[in-house]
Amino acid sequence: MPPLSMASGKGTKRPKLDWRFVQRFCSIQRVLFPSWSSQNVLMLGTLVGVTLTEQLIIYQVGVIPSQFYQVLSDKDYSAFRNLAGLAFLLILLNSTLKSLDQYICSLMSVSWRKSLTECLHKDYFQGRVYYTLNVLQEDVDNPDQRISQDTERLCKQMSTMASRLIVSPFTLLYYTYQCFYSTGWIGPVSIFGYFVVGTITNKALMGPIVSTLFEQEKLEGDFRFKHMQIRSNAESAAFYRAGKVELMRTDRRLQTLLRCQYRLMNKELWLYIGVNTFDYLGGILSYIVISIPIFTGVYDDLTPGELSALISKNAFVCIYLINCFTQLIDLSTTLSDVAGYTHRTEGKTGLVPLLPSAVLPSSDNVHAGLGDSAFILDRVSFRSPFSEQLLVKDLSLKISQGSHLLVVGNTGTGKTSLLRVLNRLWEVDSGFVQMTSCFGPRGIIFLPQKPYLTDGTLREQVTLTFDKTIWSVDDERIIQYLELAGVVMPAFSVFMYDVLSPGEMQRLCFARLFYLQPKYAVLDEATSALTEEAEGQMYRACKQLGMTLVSLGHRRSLEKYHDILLKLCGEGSWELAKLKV
Ligand SMILES: Nc1ncnc2c1ncn2[C@@H]1O[C@H](COP(=O)(O)OP(=O)(O)OP(=O)(O)O)[C@@H](O)[C@H]1O
Repeated sequence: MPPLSMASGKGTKRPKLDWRFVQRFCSIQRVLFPSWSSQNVLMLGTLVGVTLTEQLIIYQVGVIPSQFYQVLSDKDYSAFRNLAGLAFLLILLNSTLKSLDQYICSLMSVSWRKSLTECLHKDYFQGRVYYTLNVLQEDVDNPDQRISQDTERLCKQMSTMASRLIVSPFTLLYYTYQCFYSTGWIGPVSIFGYFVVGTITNKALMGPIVSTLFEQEKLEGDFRFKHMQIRSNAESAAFYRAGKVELMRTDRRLQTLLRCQYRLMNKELWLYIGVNTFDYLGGILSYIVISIPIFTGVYDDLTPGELSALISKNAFVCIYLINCFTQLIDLSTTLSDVAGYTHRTEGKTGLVPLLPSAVLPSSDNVHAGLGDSAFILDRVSFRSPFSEQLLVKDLSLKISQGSHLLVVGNTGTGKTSLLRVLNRLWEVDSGFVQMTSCFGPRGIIFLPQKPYLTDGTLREQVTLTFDKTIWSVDDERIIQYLELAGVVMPAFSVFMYDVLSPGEMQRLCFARLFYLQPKYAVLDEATSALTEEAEGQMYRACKQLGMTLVSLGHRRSLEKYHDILLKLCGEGSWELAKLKV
């Protein structure tokens, strides 16, 4: 399955119906239809069968009025009765098939969404892509919206298009032949000409819509993000009585979004005028077309009844042929939406550069087993991604088992950034970083500055696993370490983690650390919300469990738990010193 990527906003400022769209659309199709025997292909096959049968019935239903003209003008009562019965049956069959067609389209849309979203999830959660996209890569806006909403809309629109696209070639050929049969070449030629003019006009009107739709989706995401930000910072905002200022900011985003929507509607107005004019003109075109052979005397030998039947049948054939073209033109509106969403959700192996480098296979496990050290840094220099100034220059260091390291330094000197470099979240400018132990239990575990709590039960928080067999075996251990970390919480239920105090969150993270028992624990101000006494308990417990500590912090009280002090002095300089025990 080819990996999907989310198109960069920078690279596609003005998404268009161009070659790139075709490439991206094809990549998506490869994800939706990975093999001939896949479920999606089978569904599409069923849809083809149903829609083609439906077309056969539609033709039968369509010519019934002309047969009514015939039997009524002949005043043939028994033929009329039979015809009425047949019409009823055909209509019933037709509506059943039409509903089945819609039903399969909806099923397909959900199944496509499943395939696409799962594929995007696979890429998004691979390595540290979610970090790179959300934190480092500014040009891919709102990845959450692209995965959750745009993908859903794309699948819905594509499934709407699918059945129309499938039947179009067949119906076009068949009704062109029928039209030619009753009107000669003039019928199909004028209808084709009509279609060509319609297509050119619509393409011209549609171009600007795609880019505006893309922009509107981005602004929708920005607007929703603002509300999400308020939701997650509601308490801090309330402490500042920030309602007024947030109102202005949120309203400003709303106004930008609405302005874009108005612009989109203005552009769409012209497209709708084009589409509707095309629809209604088509209605009378059939009579103009049949009028030519009638006035030139081709059908002079027909009785009035036969002529009415012929006009009625021809009207149906021409109107249906026009309808096929009209549907193709209507598809243009859907296609412009699909193009907008495709550019936001596109997939192609060749576009991997749009993905951050973290997509590449993770090298977390390299050198696992060297055992007595966690990291080796050799003349490492790094800076923050959006700055030219080096945070640390030529740092050489080995973090070995049993030798506890404390990293200190002023605000913004790059302490956390050093951990980002160790964790491979950031690339180094020069030098080498080797992670010589594996990641996870029995290896290295990081406790970030902002406690990481996910959704799920307390058991899941501590074990960080979905493996139920571990839980039943380990409940006692979990409780033991929760107690050791001083966590007082209700039993293993789903819990509202965002109502925990910062100190409680930090304790919970320590309980997790005790449970996982890595050889190395990297703690980024992990006790900042605890008292010095509680801090002491945590550090002593870590050491009793055999962990080697790498800590970041401002408190002097931390020094007594460490052997080496690394001080970051700013502007790239650093000092390394031994701490007295
Ligand atoms: N995701 C990011 N993108 C760009 N710059 C960043 C990012 N994260 C941090 N920085 C910048 O890198 C510099 C170092 O940040 P860092 O978080 O390492 O500081 P710190 O020494 O840990 O500070 P503190 O003591 O406040 O935790 C800061 O100037 C910060 O603005």
